[in-house]
Order: sequence, then structure tokens, then C-alpha cells
Amino acid sequence: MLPNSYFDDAMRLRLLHNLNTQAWSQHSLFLPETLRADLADECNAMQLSGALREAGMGHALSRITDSTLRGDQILWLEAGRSQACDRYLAIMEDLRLVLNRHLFLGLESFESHFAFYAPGTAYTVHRDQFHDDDSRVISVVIYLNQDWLPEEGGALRLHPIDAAAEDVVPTGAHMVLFLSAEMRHEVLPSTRNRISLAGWFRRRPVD
Ligand SMILES: O=C(O)CCC(=O)C(=O)O
Ligand SMILES: [Fe+2]
Repeated sequence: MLPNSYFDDAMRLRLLHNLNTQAWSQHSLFLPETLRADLADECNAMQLSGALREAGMGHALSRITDSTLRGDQILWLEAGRSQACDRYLAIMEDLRLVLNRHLFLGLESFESHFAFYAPGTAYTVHRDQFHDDDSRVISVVIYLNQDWLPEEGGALRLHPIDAAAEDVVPTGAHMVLFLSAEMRHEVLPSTRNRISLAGWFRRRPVD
């Protein structure tokens, strides 16, 4: 284990094994409850104040917004916006070091945003790597929802290349990560607000 790393040996081994064998991994209770609650409060406050923006698809000149294909509202994070966000970014930095040390991925940077899906909104099947930019290598999503019930919907449906689809329930403090280039996935509609932090480790720094 790295000195003072957020990742103990058991979590690190499971994460690396799952990524290697199935291109994705999920971990329940990944965040302490206090941090989940602080991040959820921040996301909800930003949503109420109108600070979130309709999310787009694609990149640069090919970027489009179409809420029937992608319905979330987002806010990109910057270091220093709050103690809770900085704590989250520090944990993601630990994760970057684990991935580089063990999988030799050469990840250089991380970008992430809050996401808010209102009831009935969804994100249709996609991959997270852009056609004209292969710098996103690993996608990581952490759910901030309190007391989510599976019957409320909103699952992340993963479509592995050579295995059956898998649904991840967006339970609070749950973390899922997968290979950005390979894993097709979608967000199913839910019956209540669904909040998360979505992030990407990149091979090259953000410009
Ligand atoms: O919120 C999720 O479960 C996944 C979100 C997603 O696929 C994305 O933002 O690209
Ligand atoms: Fe995605």
C-alpha cells in the first residue's frame, strides 16, 4: 500500500483484479457518510441556485446538447471550491497513483463534474472516450444519493464486450469505475432526483 493512501490492500487488490478481468469494478460505502452528505448538500444547493448547466455530448466543434439523449445538468469542479470537493479530489489523486503504479496507465490528470438527473431524465448508451480525443482512460462515478431504493430506477447499465449487461444501483457513497474506451453504458431514468460526481482520469493533462 502507498503510505497514507486512501486505498487499503483489500480494496486495491479487488479494484485492480476487477478492472483487469472485466473492465469495471464497483465498491460500496466508498466515501465516509459525512463526506457523501456534504457533497450531496453542495450539489443540491448548486442545483437550486441555478448553477448547473445542461450537459452536452461530443467535444469541441462536434459538441451537441439533446436532452432526450442526455438529460443531466452538470457543474465542472475546480480545486478550492469547497473542503468537501477538495477531499474528494485528494481521494481521486490517491486512486490515480494506485492505477498508475499497478496498471502503468500513465494517467496525468483528472477532470470531474457534479451531475444532477431530474426524474425521468437519462443518458442513452455511449462510451466516454470522444471520437477525436482518446485521452480519457478510466471513468469513475460516485453516487451521492441518500437511501436510494432499487425500485426508484436510475441504474447505471454497463454493457461489457463479452458478458451480460450489469446494473449498478446509484446507492449513496457507492463508487464504480470502468475503462472509458471500451465500456458502453447508459443511465436509466429514475423516479427521484439522482446526484453523483462523474470523473475521468486522462492520459494527457487538460489543456
Ligand atoms: O451517472 C452515471 O451512472 C454515469 C454517468 C455517465 O455515464 C457520464 O456522465 O458519462
Ligand atoms: Fe458515461
